[in-house]
Amino acid sequence: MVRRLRGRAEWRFFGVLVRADRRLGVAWWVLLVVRGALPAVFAVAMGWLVGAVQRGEGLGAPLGLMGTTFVLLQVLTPVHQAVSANLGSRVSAYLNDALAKACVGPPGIGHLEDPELSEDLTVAREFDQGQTGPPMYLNVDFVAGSLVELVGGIASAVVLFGFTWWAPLVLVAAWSATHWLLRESGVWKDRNTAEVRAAQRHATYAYELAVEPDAAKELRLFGLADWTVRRFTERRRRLFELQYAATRLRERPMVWSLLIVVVANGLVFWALGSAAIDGRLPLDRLVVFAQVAIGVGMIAFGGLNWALDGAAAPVAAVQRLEPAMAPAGALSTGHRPAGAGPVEIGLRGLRFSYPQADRQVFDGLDLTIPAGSSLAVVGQNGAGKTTLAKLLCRLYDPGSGTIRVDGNDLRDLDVDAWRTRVAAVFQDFLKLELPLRDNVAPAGAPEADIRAALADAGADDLADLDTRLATGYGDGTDLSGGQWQRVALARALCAVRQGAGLVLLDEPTAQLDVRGEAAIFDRILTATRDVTTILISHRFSTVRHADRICVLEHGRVVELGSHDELMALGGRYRTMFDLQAQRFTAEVDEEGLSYDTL
Ligand SMILES: Nc1ncnc2c1ncn2[C@@H]1O[C@H](COP(=O)(O)OP(=O)(O)OP(=O)(O)O)[C@@H](O)[C@H]1O
Repeated sequence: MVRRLRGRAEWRFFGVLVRADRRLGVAWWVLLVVRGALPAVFAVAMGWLVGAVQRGEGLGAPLGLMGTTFVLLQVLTPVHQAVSANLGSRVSAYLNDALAKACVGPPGIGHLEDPELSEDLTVAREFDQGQTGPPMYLNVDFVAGSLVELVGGIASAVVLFGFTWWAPLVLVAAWSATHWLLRESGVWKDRNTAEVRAAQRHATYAYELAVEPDAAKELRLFGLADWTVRRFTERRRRLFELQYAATRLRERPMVWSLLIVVVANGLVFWALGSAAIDGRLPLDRLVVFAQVAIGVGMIAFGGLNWALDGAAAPVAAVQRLEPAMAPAGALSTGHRPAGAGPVEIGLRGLRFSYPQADRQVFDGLDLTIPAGSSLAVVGQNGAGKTTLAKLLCRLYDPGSGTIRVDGNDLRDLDVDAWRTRVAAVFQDFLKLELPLRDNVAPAGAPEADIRAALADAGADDLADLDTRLATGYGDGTDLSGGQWQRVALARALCAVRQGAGLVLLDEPTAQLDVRGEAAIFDRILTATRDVTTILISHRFSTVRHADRICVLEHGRVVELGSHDELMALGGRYRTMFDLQAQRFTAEVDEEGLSYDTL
């Protein structure tokens, strides 16, 4: 029973309140209990005053108590609201910190792609954006307000015991039934079903398409403005329909609730009235009991369940994710040092499919990459080129087969140490809203290395090292796609200067102009001369410069050799090369200089 209670989302929510901020958490509870008790105290003070008037006693003490209670009732409400808002923000921060740690903690990335975790991940990421319910700072206030009412109702019931034992029981049962009936009707739950969440997500997505700058160009170009607005309003209408349907579920339980409440109150007030008429209940006590009998009604309806569900859902989601993400993103950890210098790579019988995917990306891949050499990997879209780079970074482990680096199984090496030996430029490289210096060397590097890496990437005149690469900061600036790519290249080249022995370049020049590409690629080759380089590219002008080229198809290497060897072979590489060659010829720029684009 206790275990079941502790497993409930509501219980977890209350546990997090004090953990998020002990002082605010304690203050929140104290204020809650005091505020809850005040209406009952006020009723007792009123009865005391009436009695004092009847008996001709001094009125100072009862009036003082009434005044104090009244003032406290007025003052404590805004104080409690302020405490709730602050505490709610701390709870948000606590959950955000926990989620951030759970996300970045595992050495792998499988936990971020696991479909079984995606629903919790969505709730945990979005709970404070106000799309699926009020943000946490408001929710904590709603919960506070509802709990104050609940405590107020219970305090009134306790006082009502002074009249007769059954009256508070009947009233508490009747008013509690309103919660039970409404909860059973599923109103709160039905407002938050997977279908409602999906409708919410679609509506939000369409809305973001309309208002975010990213999509602005193509929306206009393809004449999609009206389509987006229509889509948004349709999805939102569907969302409202679902929510309205959920609200209508309330109708019948509401009638039942009213019936129960009317009967229970009728009974208690009939008992109070007849006791007063019979002279068994003097006026001062009647005043108190009549007030508290009304006060018990504070238990009713309210938004407690709704507010609690909203506030507790992200807490429960984060607490489920914390233990689930670690194993989903886990990688067995080795303890061998990762060595130094250029890396030799040997792939033997490599098989790999993504978690929850049926398709094998690699199906017995064999490949050796000598230390200090450069290898270009080509193949059709989806052939597995980026996946190979991710496996070499050890973001996933192969299903079977081995990846050997310098003769050691990659799994036997210390993961963090290995990653310091790898530098990579991925297609979706990181753009940090930080100064250029931090974008090139996030973990820090001597200024001379940063400048040299920027020069190698053809980005030495982009901006001052301390210029923030983001707009909206006053001191910031944004870069073009190609300029950003140069920064990402500089980051990898800087890592080489810091000792990385393997460089993975996944379409590193895709966004560069032809002239820039030709010039930069020579410099990249020089800068990576002493390390092992794997270049993934569809641009054969770049690929041909590698020592060897491998063609990936159906999860295996189907051709391997130098540009000349593969051209002479007349196979896949030759076909792809010739196809591209038909579209490009040697370009001559305005200064008469010729650039070899193939
Ligand atoms: N995170 C993922 N989860 C499931 N499947 C994935 C994931 N990433 C890639 N895939 C699948 O794995 C296969 C190989 O993808 P990969 O990105 O390695 O191809 P690629 O050769 O780099 O393609 P491209 O030339 O388009 O960049 C594809 O079929 C892709 O759909």
